[in-house]
Amino acid sequence: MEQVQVALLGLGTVGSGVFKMIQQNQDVIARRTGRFFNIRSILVKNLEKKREIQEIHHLLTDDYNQILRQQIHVVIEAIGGVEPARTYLIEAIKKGCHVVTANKELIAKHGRELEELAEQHGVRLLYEASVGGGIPVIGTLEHFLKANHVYRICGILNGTTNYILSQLSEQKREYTEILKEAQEKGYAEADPSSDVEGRDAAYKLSILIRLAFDADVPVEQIRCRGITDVTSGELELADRLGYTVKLLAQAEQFGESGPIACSVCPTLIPKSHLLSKVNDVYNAVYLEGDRIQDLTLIGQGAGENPTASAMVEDLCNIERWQSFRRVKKAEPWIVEGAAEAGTQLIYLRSGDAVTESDWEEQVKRWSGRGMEFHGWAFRQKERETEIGCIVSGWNEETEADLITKTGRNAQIVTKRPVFLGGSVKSKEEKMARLTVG
Ligand SMILES: NC(=O)C1=CN([C@@H]2O[C@H](COP(=O)(O)OP(=O)(O)OC[C@H]3O[C@@H](n4cnc5c(N)ncnc54)[C@H](OP(=O)(O)O)[C@@H]3O)[C@@H](O)[C@H]2O)C=CC1
Ligand SMILES: N[C@@H](CC=O)C(=O)O
Repeated sequence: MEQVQVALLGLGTVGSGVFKMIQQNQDVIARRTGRFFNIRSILVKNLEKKREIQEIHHLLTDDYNQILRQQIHVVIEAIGGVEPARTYLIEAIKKGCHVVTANKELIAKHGRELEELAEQHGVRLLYEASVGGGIPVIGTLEHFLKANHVYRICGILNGTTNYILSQLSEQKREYTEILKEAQEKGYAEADPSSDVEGRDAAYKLSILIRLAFDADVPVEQIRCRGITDVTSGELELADRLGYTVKLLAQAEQFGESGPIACSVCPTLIPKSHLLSKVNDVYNAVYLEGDRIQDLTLIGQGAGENPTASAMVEDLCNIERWQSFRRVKKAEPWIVEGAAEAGTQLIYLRSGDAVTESDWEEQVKRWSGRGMEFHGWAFRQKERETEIGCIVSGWNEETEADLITKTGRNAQIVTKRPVFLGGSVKSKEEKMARLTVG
């Protein structure tokens, strides 16, 4: 049996999961790959930290040079962040090691550089765990959609925020308490602002854009909004209107090498759509391609086991055939809610007790100005009124009028795009949708 020497960088949620899976699933791995993966060393930051896994202290080190002096075939990186992870992986590649990583920030920002270096040194760089936790979406794009023109990606790409939004709407609990729970379950990033402010999902979207469209959209150019301003009041109104709010990452390319509309933002999804039923730590990726038509992958998007599963599967698949892509730099087309920006939820609050009949009168007048109202719902608290309405063709003139006519201290709290789902068939129709609103 071939012995493969492995170094593991990081022994947190993901690193521990990888260590346990390699130990506990050794039989099935050996039977199916003909290889025995031997973890020679584990890099950690704090050697004094109490570890959940027993009897590994002889493997731990806080000195990366010590690892580089060993005969290592594969480096598995589960540290996170750009530095020192980037430097460590560059050194490993230059030494001729294959690399497996879960680090989306690193791959989103430096994936091209690392991939080119790996190619020069004849080694593989694999990063299945960087998007969608246990969902094999990178493998699917790399190996099973090579001959398709994939032109649309929609996804729930962050487990922490999906957990928070699901719990907020179902359990009516406090945001901070739910976030703490997500951290305890090992879903959140070391800095959870990356999850709740949408950056983590933007890193993942930029990785998928590169694989699906052969285009490099700098992650800082992806329009990105998080969930920090989503309230249970808004979720309740959306629910009454027949929608669920999800942090949705969307990208759509208009023609080969054409412009790419992309964004990450809280989005209303009709309750009848499959994506609205993806709850808690589950993630989903919906892809549209010219031949596959549409494909949805669903699975656990964060946590020890699903993430470790993706990394160990990469480890077992290092020899698998490679894809070649010529990635072109691309300027994103900045659109909130990507191609669906035309229909929105307008969530507003008034200091007065607004009646539904007053509101209906106003709606009749506003409807004559090129806007279409698809529905509205009210929440009344003493003299305060919260209104959620679904509108197409929203314009600034109406916005000013709406604020003055909706009572004392009326203000628009948020505007959210509505996901219409399904494929838009003609390019003209797509363009029209993009320019609305
Ligand atoms: N958690 C999840 O569900 C998922 C995470 N990921 C990604 O996996 C990676 C790891 O995440 P996770 O396991 O949750 O993170 P943790 O914070 O739980 O673990 C990080 C580990 O890296 C070690 N570490 C941190 N900095 C250094 C350093 N400078 N030198 C050496 N070791 C260091 C820490 O050491 P020590 O133990 O001594 O503190 C710890 O063992 C990240 O890139 C994350 O984005 C990807 C998919 C899912
Ligand atoms: N923090 C991330 C972990 C997986 O990528 C998430 O919540 O999705």
